[in-house]
Amino acid sequence: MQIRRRSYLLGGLFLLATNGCALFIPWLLKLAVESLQSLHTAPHPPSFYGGLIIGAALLHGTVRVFSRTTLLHAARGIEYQIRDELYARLLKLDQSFFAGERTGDLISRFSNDLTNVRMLVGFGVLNIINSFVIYIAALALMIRLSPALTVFAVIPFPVMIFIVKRMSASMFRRSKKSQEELARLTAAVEENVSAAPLIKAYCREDAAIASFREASGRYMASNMRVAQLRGFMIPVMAATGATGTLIVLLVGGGKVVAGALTLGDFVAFNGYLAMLIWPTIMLGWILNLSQRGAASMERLNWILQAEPRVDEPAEPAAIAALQGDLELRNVVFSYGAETILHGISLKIAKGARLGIVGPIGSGKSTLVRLLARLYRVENDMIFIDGIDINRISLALLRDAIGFVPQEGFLFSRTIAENIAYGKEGASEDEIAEAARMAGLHDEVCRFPEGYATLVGERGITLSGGQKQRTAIARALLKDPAIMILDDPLSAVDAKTEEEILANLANYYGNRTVIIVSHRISALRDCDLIIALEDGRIAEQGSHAQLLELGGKYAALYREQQLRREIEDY
Ligand SMILES: Nc1ncnc2c1ncn2[C@@H]1O[C@H](COP(=O)(O)OP(=O)(O)OP(=O)(O)O)[C@@H](O)[C@H]1O
Repeated sequence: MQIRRRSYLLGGLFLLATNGCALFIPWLLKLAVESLQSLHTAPHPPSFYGGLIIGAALLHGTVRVFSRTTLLHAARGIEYQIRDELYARLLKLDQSFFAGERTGDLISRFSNDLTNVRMLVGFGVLNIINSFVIYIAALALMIRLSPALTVFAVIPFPVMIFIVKRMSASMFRRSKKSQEELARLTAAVEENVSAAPLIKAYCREDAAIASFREASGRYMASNMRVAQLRGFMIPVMAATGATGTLIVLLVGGGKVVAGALTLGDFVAFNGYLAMLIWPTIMLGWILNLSQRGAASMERLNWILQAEPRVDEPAEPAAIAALQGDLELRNVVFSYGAETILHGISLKIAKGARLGIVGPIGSGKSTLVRLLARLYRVENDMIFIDGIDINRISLALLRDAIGFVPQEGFLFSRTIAENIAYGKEGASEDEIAEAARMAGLHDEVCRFPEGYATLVGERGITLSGGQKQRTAIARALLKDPAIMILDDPLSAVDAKTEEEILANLANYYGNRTVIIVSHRISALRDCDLIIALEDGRIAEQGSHAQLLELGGKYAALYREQQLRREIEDY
C-alpha cells in the first residue's frame, strides 16, 4: 500500500509550525508581564506584546487548519486505497472463502473497521505528533525557566505512565471484543432483513426480536466495558495532570514571593504546564484509538492477505479461445473432510449434450461447479480441449462458460440490465432475443415498463421461475462455448421446462451443454446422461440405453411419467 508520505511530511511540518506558534504565546506573556512590571525600562510597551500575541494566535489558527486538513485528507486517501484493495481482494477470492464467512461480518469490516483505521492514521497520527512535539518543547522551555519547578511539575508523570501501561492491554481486549460484537450484530441485521418474509411466514418475529436484542445487548455491554475503562482513564489522567498544576502553583507561588522566580517566568511556566494537560488527557484517547485501529487493521489484513484457493496458472496455456471438448479423469473432490465426488470419469465432445440426474446431495452441483473451477480442482483431473483446467487462465475459462446456477442472482437494476450483464454493450434486440429463447420475453412485455422494469429491492419481485429465466437469458447472451445449466428451471412446471429446453436446443448449435435436472423429461434429448449416486456414476448412457438397462434411471423415469399423467389428468 502506498503511504502518502508527502502529505504526512507536509502535515507534520504544518503541525510543527502550529505548535511553534502555540509555544510562542506563553513566552510573549512572560515578556508582556515583565514589560508591565518595568514600564519605563522595558524595550517594548505591553501593547506591543499584546499585538504579537494576537498575531501569533491568528497564525496558529490558520496553520492549524492546514495541518489538520493535510493530515486528515491523507487519512481519507489511505481509507480509500484500503477500501479499493479490500474490494479487489474480495473479488479475487473464491467460493470456499465466502462459504465460510457471514456477509454482515464482511460488511462490518468495510464500514466499522475501515473507519477505525482512518481515525488512527488521521486523528491518531495528528495527536501523536502533537503530543510528542508539545511534550518535548514545553518541557524544554519549562526546564529553561525553572529546572527545580519542572521536577515538581513532572512528579505525577510516572503515575500516569503506570496507569496507561496497566490499562492498555485491557483496552485492546475490550475494543477487539466490541468490534467482533458489532460484526455479529451487522451479520444478524443482514440475515434478518433477507429472511424477513420467512420470519413472518413462520411467525418467528418474537424469536427474531429476542435473538437480535441479545446480540444488541452483547454489543452494548462490550461497548460499556470499553466506555467504563475509558471513562475511568480520562478523569484519572486529567486529575494527575491537575495535581501537577496544583503543585506548581504552591511551590512556584512560594518562589515568586521569595523572589527566586520572576512573575513573568511563573506566568510562562504555567502557560506551558497548561499546554501539557490536553495531550495528557488525549493520551488515553490516543491509546484507545491505537488499540481499536490495530485490532481493525488485523481484521482487514485477514481479508487483504487471504489467498484464493482457485488461483491463476503460473504458466497459462497459450490459447486464444476454448472449443468445449471436455474430459474428466477420475475426479475426486471434498469440501472438507468428507469426500463428495469419488472418481468421476467421462468424455464430452465439443457440441455434445450431457445430462446429469441424481438424488438430492448426490454431487450434481459440485461436479458442474468444478467444471467452471469455482472450487479448487487437483491437477490432471479436468481437461478442456485436452488442456488441464488448471493451466487455463481464469478469464479465458470463465469467458468460455455460461454458468446458470440453481439460484441465479439478480441485481437491483432493470431486467434489461440484468440480462445484459452477460455481454457488455448488448443491444436491445440481442437482449430481447436472449429473453425470447429463455421463454421470458412475453412475460416481460406484459410488465408496464417492459425491459425497463426494475427488479429487486427497488422494483418488482420476480417469481422464482422468472428469476431463473432471466439468469438463463444472461448466460445465453454471453454466447459461451460451454453452457452449464444447474437445474435452472426447477421453479417452473415440467411442461414449461420442456418447452423452454426445446427452444434452447435451437440455440445450442455446436456448443457443449451440460444440464442438471431432477426431471428426466428435461434430459431426454441429451447425448449422454449420467445418474449420480453418492458422488459416483451409478448409470450412464443415452436415454434409450438407460431405459433399456432397467435400473434406477428407468424406475425414476417411470415414476415421474406416472406422476405427470396423474397431474395432467
Ligand atoms: N459449499 C459447500 N461446503 C460444504 N459442503 C457442501 C457445499 N456445497 C455442497 N456441499 C455438500 O456436498 C454434497 C453434494 O452437494 P451438491 O450440492 O453437489 O448436491 P446436488 O446433487 O447438487 O444436490 P441438489 O439436488 O439438492 O442440488 C452435499 O452433501 C452437500 O451438503
